[in-house]
Amino acid sequence: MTILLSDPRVAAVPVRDAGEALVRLDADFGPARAWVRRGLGERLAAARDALPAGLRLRVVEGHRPVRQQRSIIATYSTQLRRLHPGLPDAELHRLTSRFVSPVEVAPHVAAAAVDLTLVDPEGVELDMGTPIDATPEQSGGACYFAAEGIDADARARRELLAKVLGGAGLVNYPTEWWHWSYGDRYWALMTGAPAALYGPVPAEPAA
Ligand SMILES: C[C@@H](N)C(=O)N[C@H](C)C(=O)O
Ligand SMILES: [Zn+2]
Repeated sequence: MTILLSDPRVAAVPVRDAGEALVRLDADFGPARAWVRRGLGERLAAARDALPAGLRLRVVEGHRPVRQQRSIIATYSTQLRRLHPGLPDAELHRLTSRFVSPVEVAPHVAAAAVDLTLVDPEGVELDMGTPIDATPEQSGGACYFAAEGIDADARARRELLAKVLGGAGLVNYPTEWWHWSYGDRYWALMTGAPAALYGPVPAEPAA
């Protein structure tokens, strides 16, 4: 069964943050030039090297400031509230975390997560079954990594992501095929690591 980021077991994971620096991804990962923890950057480079010739990773987001995390939560939970007016707050919190993490455990706020896809040699994004950031409602659940009914080519591309990113030590968030992390609390829970390596980034990196 899918463990969501709102699950109390995620927040219960201790964080032993050694203050590892943030690095900016090179332009080969795309124009966003996202900031991530050094250890995550090294693993993304290893995953890129493991791809078949001609394919590249396009990272559209890495570190995310707390205020932006809060803003995404507010927008999506408002959409859900409109769809389900009588929903208890705890259930709203749980459903919201299928698409966006609670701030306290947010992998992007720790610079420990990326949202990414695959691109061809011309830099054109490949079909992965849904766009990045399609919500469960918008995609009818096709945003889930293991969703059924995905086109065979898109399914094979998702499996390729799992092979190269999982092989490099990252973990996927099962409700979003595009979200992969390393060193955050969710990663620690999923891999059995005794603690997360990265907590929230205290100050925003310079542009
Ligand atoms: C909002 C979406 N792009 C995302 O990043 N979701 C994950 C679960 C997060 O908020 O960490
Ligand atoms: Zn993400």
